[in-house]
Amino acid sequence: MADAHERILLLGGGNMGAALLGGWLETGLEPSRVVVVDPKVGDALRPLIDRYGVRHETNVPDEAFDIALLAVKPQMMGEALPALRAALEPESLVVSIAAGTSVAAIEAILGERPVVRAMPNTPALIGRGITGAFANARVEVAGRAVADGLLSASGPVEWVESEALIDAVTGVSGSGPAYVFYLAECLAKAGEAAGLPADLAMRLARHTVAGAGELMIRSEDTPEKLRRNVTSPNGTTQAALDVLMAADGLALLMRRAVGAARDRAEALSKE
Ligand SMILES: NC(=O)C1=CN([C@@H]2O[C@H](COP(=O)(O)OP(=O)(O)OC[C@H]3O[C@@H](n4cnc5c(N)ncnc54)[C@H](O)[C@@H]3O)[C@@H](O)[C@H]2O)C=CC1
Ligand SMILES: O=C(O)[C@@H]1CCC=N1
Repeated sequence: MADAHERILLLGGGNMGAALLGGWLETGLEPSRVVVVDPKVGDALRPLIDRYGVRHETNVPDEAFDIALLAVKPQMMGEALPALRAALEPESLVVSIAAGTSVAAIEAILGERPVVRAMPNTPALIGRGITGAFANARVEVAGRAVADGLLSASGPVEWVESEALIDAVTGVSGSGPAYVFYLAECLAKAGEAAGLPADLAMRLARHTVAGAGELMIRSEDTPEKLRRNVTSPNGTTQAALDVLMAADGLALLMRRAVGAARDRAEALSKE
């Protein structure tokens, strides 16, 4: 990415916009290539402006950009996008990370053009995210490479060939960190109920979730194999898993949760 020259407009410097920007800057993107447009400077964006001198504007400047990365809330798209029209050439690439905002909805405002619809997640903040991405037919090989370069600053990029799959990606990895944090919350609460002091239960839960995640990434083994490694025959883990797996309880709950997130992404595209 360090050799590239395209000028980038980042629309929305909130949690995800700033997380992506942080990844670009840390991996060598020249700060003068980016302009962040956001009516305010929030806690996530401020340190990047202070550290790298990234330019911030409250309105879209009267300049041309090669790439616009859209990181505003889906509900803000209709209001925010028209201001972009004058800043984009017909061949400028638009990369949107908004949940449930379709390529068609973006093209309805910005005209038919190369559009990448992507779904990152918040571990992007520490360079440990994963992103699903879909490119419309107008995105050529070079455009896909540019988008890949920007998105992969925060972790691997998985390209899908059907736009509908981005809603499923949203249900698994876009929203997924929240499920894992909730698991840590539940584990800590259960530890308290089992007699541990609250702060100790929380430390145990955080390190367990984080350590298991790190092991899963570093190991060649599948999650199933790693689970079996913990589970001694007729031991304590088996006793717990018997509860979680009874009537496929957790598996069915997870399937419903991911389906609900996917359906919500689909519904957002119709609002
Ligand atoms: N938070 C997450 O875990 C993920 C979020 N996303 C998507 O990323 C997008 C942004 O989400 P967050 O960063 O969490 O929200 P956020 O609320 O932290 O950031 C949105 C930013 O947009 C700015 N904004 C509002 N109106 C604007 C306008 N007219 N022009 C420019 N900027 C404007 C706000 O001031 C704010 O800084 C959403 O579309 C969301 O679906 C995607 C993947 C994960
Ligand atoms: O909850 C949301 O709508 C956004 C999209 C994926 C994660 N957060």
